[in-house]
Amino acid sequence: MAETQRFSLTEVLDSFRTCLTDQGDILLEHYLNGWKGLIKFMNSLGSVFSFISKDAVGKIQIMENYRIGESSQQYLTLQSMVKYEMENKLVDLVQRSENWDSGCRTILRLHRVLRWLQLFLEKLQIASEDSKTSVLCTEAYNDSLACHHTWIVRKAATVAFYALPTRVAFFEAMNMGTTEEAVAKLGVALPFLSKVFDITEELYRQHNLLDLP
Ligand SMILES: CCCCCCCC/C=C\CCCCCCCC(=O)N[C@@H](COP(=O)(O)O)[C@H](O)/C=C/CCCCCCCCCCCCC
Repeated sequence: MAETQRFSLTEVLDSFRTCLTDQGDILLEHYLNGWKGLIKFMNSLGSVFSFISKDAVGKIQIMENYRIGESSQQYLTLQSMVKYEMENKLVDLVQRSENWDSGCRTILRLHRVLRWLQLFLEKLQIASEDSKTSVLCTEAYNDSLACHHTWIVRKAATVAFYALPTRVAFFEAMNMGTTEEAVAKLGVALPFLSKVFDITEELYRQHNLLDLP
């Protein structure tokens, strides 16, 4: 209980600011910390999100294993990871095979979710008091991630979204102060999320990695 009360999305969203270096590199440690915090927040919303959380935790674990593995130095930034995996042919480019769990592929799955998060937070920021978060979430999902998911995942995700609390309760769970304060903080955090998304998108586009199987 005390753990839940201390938890605030402010620090979580801040990870997406601190993961950016002045050179435009993305530090994987902070990037992954951001995801860990988001997963923790999602878990606090109820067990209906467990299947999403399980997939996300599995992907974070894949990345953490690289970060502590024998090539850990190559996994300091997103840029060094892409360079290393591409130069050493460690990415399955056409179909999933022995490199099915490459860092490039794993981050791509999270990167697509970041687009959903961007859209969802933008909607949450400008929505009226009585807006249904389930509707905002579903709209953001349909405009971003849905096209990358199988029919069954789409159905399960859409059903889970119905369990989301009202906008007011959602802001309370975020623990970012009053609704007005939370909206203001989202306004500060969103440009950093967008920058992380844009840098990743461009890096993946340059290497033709946006459709990894
Ligand atoms: C400040 C507001 C915060 C909002 C709350 C954010 C909550 C987000 C928290 C965690 C992120 C979830 C990450 C989910 C990773 C899903 C990656 C993925 O797309 N996986 C699919 C493809 O993987 P492969 O099979 O190719 O390896 C996989 O099929 C998916 C399975 C599970 C369903 C994924 C549904 C994703 C919905 C994302 C929206 C989360 C909604 C949470 C609502 C608060």
